[in-house]
Amino acid sequence: MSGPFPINFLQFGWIDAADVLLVTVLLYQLYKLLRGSVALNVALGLVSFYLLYLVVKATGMELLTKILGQFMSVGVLASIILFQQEIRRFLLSVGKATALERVRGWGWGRPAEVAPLAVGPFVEAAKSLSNKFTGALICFTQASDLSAFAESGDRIDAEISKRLLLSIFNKTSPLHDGAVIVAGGRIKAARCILPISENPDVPASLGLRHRAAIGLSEITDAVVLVVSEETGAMSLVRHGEVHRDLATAELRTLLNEWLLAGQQQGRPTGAEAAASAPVP
Ligand SMILES: Nc1ncnc2c1ncn2[C@@H]1O[C@H](COP(=O)(O)OP(=O)(O)OP(=O)(O)O)[C@@H](O)[C@H]1O
Repeated sequence: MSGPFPINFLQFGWIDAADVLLVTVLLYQLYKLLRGSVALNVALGLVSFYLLYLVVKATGMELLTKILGQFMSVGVLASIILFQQEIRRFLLSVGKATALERVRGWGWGRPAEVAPLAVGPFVEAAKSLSNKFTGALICFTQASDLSAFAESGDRIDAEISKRLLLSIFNKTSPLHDGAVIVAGGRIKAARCILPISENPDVPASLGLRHRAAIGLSEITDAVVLVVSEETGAMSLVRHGEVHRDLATAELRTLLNEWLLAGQQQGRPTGAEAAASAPVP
């Protein structure tokens, strides 16, 4: 049953089939990770070099083989340096997909006794900040664990309130720079540093605040609320996509919808789901 089966002259076993399948999945995941970033072009350049190296080696061009061979021998090290951001993201996404992370994520992000997450204070605070052209960046934890990003800022672990959000993002507040992270129905941290997106397709009109929101949403399933300091526009970011210039009602609806969708995907159990369901 599990023995090799011949394809013309090749012996192709189940292990080979699994091998090819795993490599395909791995390459596809890598492509998804690099898609839309400049790293994809660098990766294609490196692959082209490798193919050229194989060709010149096969044809016996000694000098060129030697030169390209030198290049290839440092290629692995150079790739690790060049792609350190992408490798980190890849490992993060692998970790994110494991059951262990889900358990860990729930432990940090969704404690059993969590108060209902009301989107009202966030929407009201965003509206108020928008009217005053005060920038804001708020990340909502879903299944992905954001504790590593929370650790880059100042721990708060406070009850959610519109007043607290307004105080944090007030331009004179020492906490206003960076992002607020929300998890388990609480404001966990402020002044957090998020990864900046390298996607060249991000419109030039969007500043660093939006790029940071996009960056986080590319590598986690977090939903990020952004208020632009320049235009006062309110936006929501998820899966690397920005929904710009939202009206207050749209913001409330979309935020409720996305947070609920995230919870259903995370499949929290009965009481936990009821306890953490978003409410207006
Ligand atoms: N990596 C980051 N992580 C978290 N916050 C960031 C990051 N980079 C920038 N910010 C936030 O964005 C603010 C500055 O961004 P920038 O000046 O580009 O915003 P802006 O011009 O108001 O644009 P936007 O319209 O996106 O708000 C910083 O003061 C900081 O609060």
